[in-house]
Formats: sequence, structure tokens, C-alpha cells
Amino acid sequence: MTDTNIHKGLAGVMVDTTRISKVNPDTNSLLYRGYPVQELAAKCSFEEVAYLLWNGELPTDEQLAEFVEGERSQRALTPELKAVIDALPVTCHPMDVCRTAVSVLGAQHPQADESSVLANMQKSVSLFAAMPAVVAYDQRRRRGEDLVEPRDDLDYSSNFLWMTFGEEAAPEVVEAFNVSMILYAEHSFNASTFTGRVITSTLSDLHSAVTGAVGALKGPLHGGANEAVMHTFEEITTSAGEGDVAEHAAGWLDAALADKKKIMGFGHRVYKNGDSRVPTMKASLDKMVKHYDRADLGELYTALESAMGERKNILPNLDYPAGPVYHLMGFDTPTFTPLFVAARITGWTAHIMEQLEANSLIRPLSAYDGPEERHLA
Ligand SMILES: CC(=O)SCCNC(=O)CCNC(=O)[C@H](O)C(C)(C)COP(=O)(O)OP(=O)(O)OC[C@H]1O[C@@H](n2cnc3c(N)ncnc32)[C@H](O)[C@@H]1OP(=O)(O)O
Ligand SMILES: O=C([O-])CC(=O)C(=O)O
Repeated sequence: MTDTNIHKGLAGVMVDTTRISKVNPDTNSLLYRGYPVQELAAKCSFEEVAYLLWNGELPTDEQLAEFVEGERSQRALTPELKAVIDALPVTCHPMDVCRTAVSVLGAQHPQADESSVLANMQKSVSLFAAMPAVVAYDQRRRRGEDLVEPRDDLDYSSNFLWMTFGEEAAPEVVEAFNVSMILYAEHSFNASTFTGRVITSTLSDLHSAVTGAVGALKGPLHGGANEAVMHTFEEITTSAGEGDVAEHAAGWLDAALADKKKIMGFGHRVYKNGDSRVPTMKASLDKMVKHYDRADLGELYTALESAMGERKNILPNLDYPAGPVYHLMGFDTPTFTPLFVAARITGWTAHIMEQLEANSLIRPLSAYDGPEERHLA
């Protein structure tokens, strides 16, 4: 029998079980494999969290050493992938470069169509290792700068910043970057992860599923919002006339809401009383504001957040503090969502492997409301 209850956007629909993360809007908490994300962000490297997401347990010292060695050995761009990136116009969005890069890495992979647990784990680690070079090089080439080769004496976050900027980042910057990667790593059945699971459910390969997930993340209602937040800040700053920052932010917001615009970086499908990750990311933003001596950006952040709270009672999501953090670090605004990709590769691939453990083709129903049956004359 056809279920005529329509669940637009699948809102509130429980689609499957997962052991990877628990998003609890009642307690505003997020657990990765049982651990609160705040504890992981305070005490772990992103490499340890990636291992946890894939394997279900944090690594021992020996397991971590082996994992890190594998990751560091696969950091460099292959000449073929570099040539493909160079062939893409610098006018295309960096997310198009990420999507293409994942596809190329899949096509190059010796076990492209092999979906055993071992092959998928190897592919996941390779993608995790390779994405920073893609993101870093793409930003550099758009600035007319040369490729910076990876260094295997640096951890994931330090090396990412090294490859992007060609200099070693300050420890507090590395720390804030590491925290952002951990917070962005995983979030249950969000739109991009679900896309990856849908593709996997057809028994397609891991790179195809990740390619689709990158496409889903690009949209401004999902990962693209971190970039959009920075555009909002720029608009408020450039349109500022008389008055203080609170008035500018409120004036901009009133006009945007009057135009029925969605305010990027605010609201969430699951959290209605605040995103569990925001306080941790905001603490990193405060540190970066101090480090770069940019109190003005901190004030703008607070002004828009307060104005949105007063008018709509809608709270920020993770993209709201993450955008200005990446801006202060020196990333170009269109590079922000690719940074999210680099982090979410971990969650996506963990879900792809989980989907395959107990697969069922994902194929919901639709209620037809087109013309009644009719016939050609
Ligand atoms: C890491 C992430 O991906 S987090 C999400 C990042 N995305 C964004 O920041 C984009 C901006 N936010 C939004 O568009 C939404 O809040 C979403 C898409 C994230 C969640 O949307 P939904 O769960 O579908 O909520 P929905 O869109 O139905 O919103 C409910 C009400 O709040 C309003 N609302 C929700 N978010 C916003 C917002 N950011 N700006 C203005 N109004 C908003 C809606 O207009 C709607 O109002 P109405 O009932 O008067 O029509
Ligand atoms: O869970 C969601 O819908 C979006 C989100 O916050 C994420 O993917 O991190």
C-alpha cells in the first residue's frame, strides 16, 4: 500500500541506524563513537579522530604511528592529478576542483571497483591524505603561486597550513585548524553523508559516493554556508554608513529578512536550540581574533548573532564561527567549503563502509500528483 504521508525533505524521518555519531538536539550534544566531540577537540589530533571514526576505537600508540606513516606517504599530488587541476579554469569554484579531484583519484585507483572492507579502508586513508594537497594547491594556483610540496615531518594540520601558505603556522593557529577539522568531521545523516549512502546503496564504488557527497556539500544550505557567512560580513562592512557595528549589522539583517533571504550560518535541521559544536568553534574564533588582533571581526560576529537572536530567535550553526576563523588564517573565501570537504572525507567514508555492512538499496516512494491517466489520440 502507498504511504500517503509526505515527509518533505525527509524531515523527522529515521532512515537507518548508525554507530558512528550521535547528534542529540535535546542535550545539544554530539558524540563520535561515544566520545563527546568537545573532548576529542580538546585532547586529540585530527588523525586520531579519523582513526576513531573509521575503526570505532581510538588508536594505540603503535596503531597511530602506523596510520600516520601511511597518511604522510600519500600526501603529494600525483603529476596526473596536478595536470587535471591545472587544466581547470581558475574561474570555476574550488568545490568543482575538489569534486573533480575525487573523481580522478577514483579513476587512478588500482582497486577502483573493489569494495572489500580492506580496499575501502585503504581508499579512505588515501583520500584523507590527498585532499589537503588538492585544496592547498588550488588556492595557490589561483593566486599565481607555485605548488608547495608536503612535509612528512609535520602533522596533518601543520602540513595543510604549510602547503597552503608556504610557511609554518603558529602553534595556536595549528590548534584552531585542528579543532575545526575535528568539529567538521562527522554529523550523522546530514545531506552530503546521506547522498554518499544513497550512492553506496546501489553498490557503486567509494569514490563515486564521495564525489556525489562533495556535490551535496557545495550548496549554501549545507557546507557552502561557511563561505556565504564571509560574504555576509563583507556586505555588512562595505555597506556600513553612519553608526556603530551593531547598527550596521541590524540594518543589513532587517533588509535581508525583508527580502525573505535565508541568513547563512544560522539555523539547523536538527538542532533547534543551538549547534553543539558552536561554543568550541567560537572559542577558537576568540583565540584567532586575539592572535591576529582583529577585534573588529569579533564585534561584527557578535552584532549579527545578537540581531538574529532578537529578530528570529535563530542560533548560529558551525559554519558561522568557522567562516571567520578560516578568513583570519588567510584562506580565500571560496576555499572554506573545500576545507569542510577535507574534514568530512572521514565521516563520509565511515558511513559508506557502514552502509555496505548491512546494505539495502535506498529507494523511497513518491506520491504521484500529475495528470490522470490519458491516451494518445
Ligand atoms: C554544517 C551545516 O551544513 S549547518 C547548515 C548550514 N546552512 C545554513 O547556514 C543555511 C541557512 N540556514 C537554513 O537555510 C536553514 O536553517 C536550514 C536549511 C539549515 C535548516 O532548515 P529547515 O530545517 O528546513 O528549517 P526551515 O527552513 O523550515 O526553517 C524554519 C523557519 O525558520 C526560518 N529560518 C531557518 N533558518 C533561517 C535562516 N538561516 N535565516 C532566516 N530564516 C531562517 C525559515 O524561514 C522558517 O520560517 P517560517 O516557518 O516562517 O517559514
Ligand atoms: O547535520 C546537518 O544537517 C548539517 C550539519 O550540521 C553537518 O553536516 O555538519
